[in-house]
Amino acid sequence: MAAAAGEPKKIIIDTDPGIDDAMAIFLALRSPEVEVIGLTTIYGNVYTTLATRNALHLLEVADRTDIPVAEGSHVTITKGTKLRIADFVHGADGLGNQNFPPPEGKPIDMSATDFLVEQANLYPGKVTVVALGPLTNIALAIQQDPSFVKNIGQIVLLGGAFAVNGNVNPAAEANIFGDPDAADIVFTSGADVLAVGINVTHQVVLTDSDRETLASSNGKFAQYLLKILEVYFNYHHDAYSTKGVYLHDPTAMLAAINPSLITYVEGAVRVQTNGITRGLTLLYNKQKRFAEITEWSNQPSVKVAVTIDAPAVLKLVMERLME
Ligand SMILES: O=c1[nH]cnc2c1ncn2[C@@H]1O[C@H](CO)[C@@H](O)[C@H]1O
Repeated sequence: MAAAAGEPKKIIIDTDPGIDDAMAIFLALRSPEVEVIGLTTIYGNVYTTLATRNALHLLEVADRTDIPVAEGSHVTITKGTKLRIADFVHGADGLGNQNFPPPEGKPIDMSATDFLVEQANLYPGKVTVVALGPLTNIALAIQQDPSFVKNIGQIVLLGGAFAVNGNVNPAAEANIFGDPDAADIVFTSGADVLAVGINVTHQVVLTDSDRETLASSNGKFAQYLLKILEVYFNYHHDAYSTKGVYLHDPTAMLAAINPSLITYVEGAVRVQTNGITRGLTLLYNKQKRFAEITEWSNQPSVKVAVTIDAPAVLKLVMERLME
């Protein structure tokens, strides 16, 4: 059942903060269309312990310590401990090497997975998970509770590189590469999944001059983000030839907040879990009936974003973060 007009959509942000995660979290807190009912943490841009600390810190910056933080998995779904951490993108502290003081708050006494399952059961069909990191916590929730896929409203995930090169290597995008087995579980679960991949997020660039505009705002979030964005800009200047930074997480967040910003196709997505293309996401668009049974046959369809209204996304990012 659709939420009544005016009733904000409940969202849980599964996050590995992360500079663009911080932007996405602040954006959500400034968006009247959604109500953030919790943050769950995961490794990716930082290790999970630091993700939890950063999540608590960001909520303190935002004066929103009423929002619970539930700590997520420290290992992949196959219990892997060799994690790929993108500290070279976000700084050793995940937040632009600012050495912020430790948060005063603590995570709740419940795992991310238990929290996801609990909230999905509490508000069947009403909760959207916006997953901004590797998908371990979500896959664990799917495994733990068979009714999770029907009770969760939608899973909007930042992940995948659909028919474009990845950002970890030519095959794989960072969040899917972080736990390909978990990603494959999520994509084939039958849940209502919308994947926002870097084929889309690479179209949304916050330029050097946008950063100067941000600097002209006295807004609390704009001033905070300016500090942490330095490291993210430096990384992009080195790694890419774009004059600015990719707004991965904010784009996925806005796709969850306002679906009319994107268009998508539907089909079955499988994830390569080993070999040189580990982390590759491959969409079968169901246009052809193959003679043989394939690994994509009889798999449920998910939504994969294909276009984005990048100017509208940038406008919303700037307006809401400069308030
Ligand atoms: O070059 C990169 N390598 C690894 N992770 C990256 C890179 N660029 C961005 N991200 C991080 O991974 C997610 C998008 O794939 C984003 O959360 C972003 O912060």
